[in-house]
Amino acid sequence: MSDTKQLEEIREKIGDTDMRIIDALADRMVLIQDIIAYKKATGIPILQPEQEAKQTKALEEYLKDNEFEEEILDVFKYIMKNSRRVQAKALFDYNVFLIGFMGAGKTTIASELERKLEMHRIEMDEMIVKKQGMSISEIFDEYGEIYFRNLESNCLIELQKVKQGIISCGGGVILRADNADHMKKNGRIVLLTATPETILERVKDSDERPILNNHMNVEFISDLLNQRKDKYLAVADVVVATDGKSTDQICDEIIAKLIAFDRDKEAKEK
Ligand SMILES: Nc1ncnc2c1ncn2[C@@H]1O[C@H](COP(=O)(O)OP(=O)(O)OP(=O)(O)O)[C@@H](O)[C@H]1O
Ligand SMILES: O=C(O)C1=C[C@@H](O)[C@@H](O)[C@H](O)C1
Ligand SMILES: [Mg+2]
Repeated sequence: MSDTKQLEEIREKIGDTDMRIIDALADRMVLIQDIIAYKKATGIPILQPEQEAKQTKALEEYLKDNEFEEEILDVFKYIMKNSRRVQAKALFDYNVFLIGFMGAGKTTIASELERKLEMHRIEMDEMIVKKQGMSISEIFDEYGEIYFRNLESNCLIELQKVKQGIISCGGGVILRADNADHMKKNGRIVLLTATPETILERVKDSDERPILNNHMNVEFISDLLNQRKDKYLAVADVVVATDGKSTDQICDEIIAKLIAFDRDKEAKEK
């Protein structure tokens, strides 16, 4: 057999193996959909990190004498990562907008949800900073708050194009009623709350929040929170209190509450 013919044959076999891998992966994806449906119907938590750890252990055991153990386990990391993405796709066929007062934890929780759900994260404030080439404080100082609020509204209109994103909103997005309409078009709104004391504790060492600069005290935060409270609650689909909770607990609560919200919505629409 000529050298090129032999090479062609090996390549063909690799091609066949790839097809088998694709078939196996497609089967695996279908099973994951079955699991999601089962968990949704029974209310079992959708993401179970302990189950991923158990699976990895079983794989390590199975591969322990395989000379490609490390490489194969590496491939499985991507398989599991993509399983999480499939789960998120099946669960959240929309954008998740995190709203709440400064320091409520929107950025922190968006990052954690990004990791847990493999959805992509967008920071509204960052989007504005990048577009303007100026910090939020500089925009406020140079052009004033109304100008910033216009940028914020335009940003939300632009975000309607995004699919299945975790969007960490600016703390003041609820100040304009139109903004909620933009968010609700293809999204759910999750309100994160915290007491003024918790907020002060979380933001007191930062000077990146122009509205709080020179007002770092519970009274000011409490007053502003009271002025905004009803607006936050009016637009929220789901509310999660964050005081004394870990980011993990908060994310699990958000996921469970969104699923319950969607279930109720579906039942009402029937
Ligand atoms: N559940 C939590 N427990 C303890 N600390 C937290 C929690 N959530 C957030 N933090 C801390 O509080 C601070 C503010 O959080 P973060 O920046 O996420 O708030 P934010 O809502 O995005 O604020 P902003 O509206 O100003 O962007 C950070 O230092 C963060 O580490
Ligand atoms: O609550 C607010 O009004 C703000 C919150 C931040 O996220 C920034 O969007 C800006 O500092 C204004
Ligand atoms: Mg933030």
